[in-house]
Amino acid sequence: MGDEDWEAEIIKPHMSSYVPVFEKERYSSGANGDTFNRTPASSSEMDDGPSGRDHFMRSGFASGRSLGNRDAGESSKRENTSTMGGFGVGKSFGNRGFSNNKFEEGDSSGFWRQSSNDCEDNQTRNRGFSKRGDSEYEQDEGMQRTGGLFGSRRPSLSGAGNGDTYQSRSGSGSGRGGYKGLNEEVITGSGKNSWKSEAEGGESGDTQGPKVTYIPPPPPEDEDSIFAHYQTGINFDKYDTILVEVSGHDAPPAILTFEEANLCQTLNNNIAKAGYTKLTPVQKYSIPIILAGRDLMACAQTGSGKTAAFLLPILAHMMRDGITASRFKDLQEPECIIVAPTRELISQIYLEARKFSFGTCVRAVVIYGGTQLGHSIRQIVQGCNILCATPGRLMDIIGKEKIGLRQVKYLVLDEADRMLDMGFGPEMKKLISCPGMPSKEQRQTLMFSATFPEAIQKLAGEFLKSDYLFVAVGQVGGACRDVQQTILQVGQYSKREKLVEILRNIGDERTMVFVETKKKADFIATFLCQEKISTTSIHGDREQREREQALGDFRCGKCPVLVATSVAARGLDIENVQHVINFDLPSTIDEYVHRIGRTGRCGNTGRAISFFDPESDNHLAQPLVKVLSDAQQDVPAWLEEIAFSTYVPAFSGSARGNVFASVDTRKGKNTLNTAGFSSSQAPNPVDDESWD
Ligand SMILES: Nc1ncnc2c1ncn2[C@@H]1O[C@H](COP(=O)(O)OP(=O)(O)OP(=O)(O)O)[C@@H](O)[C@H]1O
Repeated sequence: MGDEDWEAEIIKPHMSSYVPVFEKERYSSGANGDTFNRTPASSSEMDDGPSGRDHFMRSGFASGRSLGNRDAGESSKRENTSTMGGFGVGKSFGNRGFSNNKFEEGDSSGFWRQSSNDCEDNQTRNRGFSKRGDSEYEQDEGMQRTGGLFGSRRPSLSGAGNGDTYQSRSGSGSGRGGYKGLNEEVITGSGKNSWKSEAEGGESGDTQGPKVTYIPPPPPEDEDSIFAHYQTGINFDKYDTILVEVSGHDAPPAILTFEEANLCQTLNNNIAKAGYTKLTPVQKYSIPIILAGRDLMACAQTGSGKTAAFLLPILAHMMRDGITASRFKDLQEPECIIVAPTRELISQIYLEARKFSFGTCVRAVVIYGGTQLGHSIRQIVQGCNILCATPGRLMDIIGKEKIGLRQVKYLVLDEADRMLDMGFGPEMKKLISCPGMPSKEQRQTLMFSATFPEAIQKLAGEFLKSDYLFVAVGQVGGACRDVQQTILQVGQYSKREKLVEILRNIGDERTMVFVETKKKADFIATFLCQEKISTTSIHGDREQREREQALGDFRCGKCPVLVATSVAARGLDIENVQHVINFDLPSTIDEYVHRIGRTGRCGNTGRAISFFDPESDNHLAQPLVKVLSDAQQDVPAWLEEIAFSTYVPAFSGSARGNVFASVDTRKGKNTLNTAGFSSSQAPNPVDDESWD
């Protein structure tokens, strides 16, 4: 599509349904291109830092300049114009990048700042709240609710949209971005004592930023919704053939059936109602280990049932210990705390906890950022045995003395490698050193992920008893074999065209499109809507209500395409996601593995197509070749050539052929995981940050 087409499209009235909200006002003010230009004053729009591939935002959409039909990223290579383009309506629109003025101000200090691809996240973390220039936010947040996040897998129950195919404020608007905390809400304010600042800023409305008033809708209460599930796929039985290795001393034997777990009747009923008839490998090994009271680090492929692997034995213990219904109290003392890095993921875990604890006295509660703190507190004081939380909100609530840690017997870190990296690691350390938190000897600590870089495993030692067990199901960090992976060589200028071509062929099948930055997510979502492809987006600059709406619209099929940053890469379990497209490859192979794991879940098959741009992705060639070959996928000859030409000695020997790789670091081997990093090369976690 050429510039002219974009212009023609953008002035048509139907655009109003998918023009980002913040732009609507601009269009309606009827301007020439300059009217829509931004000025450097909109500090809340600051997004990406000045490095890496996100430069495209620096110079794009510069009104009066025609950069031709290029992808957003392209413009960065050309120039940094001093013109603040905005969505220059009188000029070209879609073929240019975004306004650049954000960058000039987008600096932020502290350790978040190092990434090349994560600038969006960095700055939200450093700032926590964006400053807003109007008051609409609170009305929106407080009054509009959706069923998105808790949308059942049944379309009828999920939060239908509000009629907008695509709307995003994305923080790139006129300062209306509202709450710009990350999904995880870890760092607000200065980044130090950040968990306090969220509480203060978010709740008391002091200098930190606007009040967060969004109250998520309660999840459906009827039994059918609680137990709604999708079918296991044709490859479910093939899980049995995956090699599993348990390392550590005195591991209890695996169980082969749910009956062998000897769970109580209520739990067994719930398992049956959830449609589980057979254990997955990670469940076969983890359940007896947790029942035996051992600490565990478990690594198993995406979509293979890790959530139930920890929830079921924890619930079984709670039932065995005769947990009584928790009562209304100002200070609650949960027996179990589960943390996960994103709001959507922790909500999903909560729904699983609620499902498996159905009909028991155990009460699960979920709290996460981007929602009203008072609401979180109200949920907690009604009783709380299992607390599912994102780290920032958890620390807030602890700081407010609504949660006491004395009774904690189980601490679960889902996506544990992410929870322990430089992004969340400090918060996690704070958590385990909070007053009252039982020492690692006194609690059971459980860590789960599909990827576990060696360096992170070493950090994990601080949290785990020295005799913890390590379960590796298949290739640690390996991709799910049920996902058919295709790597296409696509230069950045051709990506959009290719994307549209693929999506048109796909038709209505649910597809997640991953991009590297929040701005680009908006850009591509808007572009696809222009192309009449129903699309929504999820990223960390969208308000929580919008994120939930987007997920709801995607789940129910209203918008079969979801454009996402890596905020949606981990853990999300959405029925019928048949395709994942990496419009931009992530910066690390682990992130790739998680992203493509949104499809091909629970024995179902899926497809992942990735655009490999030799200009920017060569560093991934080697680990990609390994991941592809380990998952028995075709490896394109051109990719092998690039991998060969960018050969890194540390990677040799592991690039191919390992049927099984144990990477329990205690074994002392300096084996490589699929990420292709030796311990000395462990990924700098902030480099792969695009979570929010
Ligand atoms: N034993 C089982 N039988 C049938 N379905 C199952 C079983 N275990 C889990 N599932 C279902 O499989 C899906 C994937 O499970 P889950 O989300 O726990 O995967 P995961 O391993 O945590 O994935 P990820 O690494 O992406 O977080 C869920 O819908 C879950 O309900």
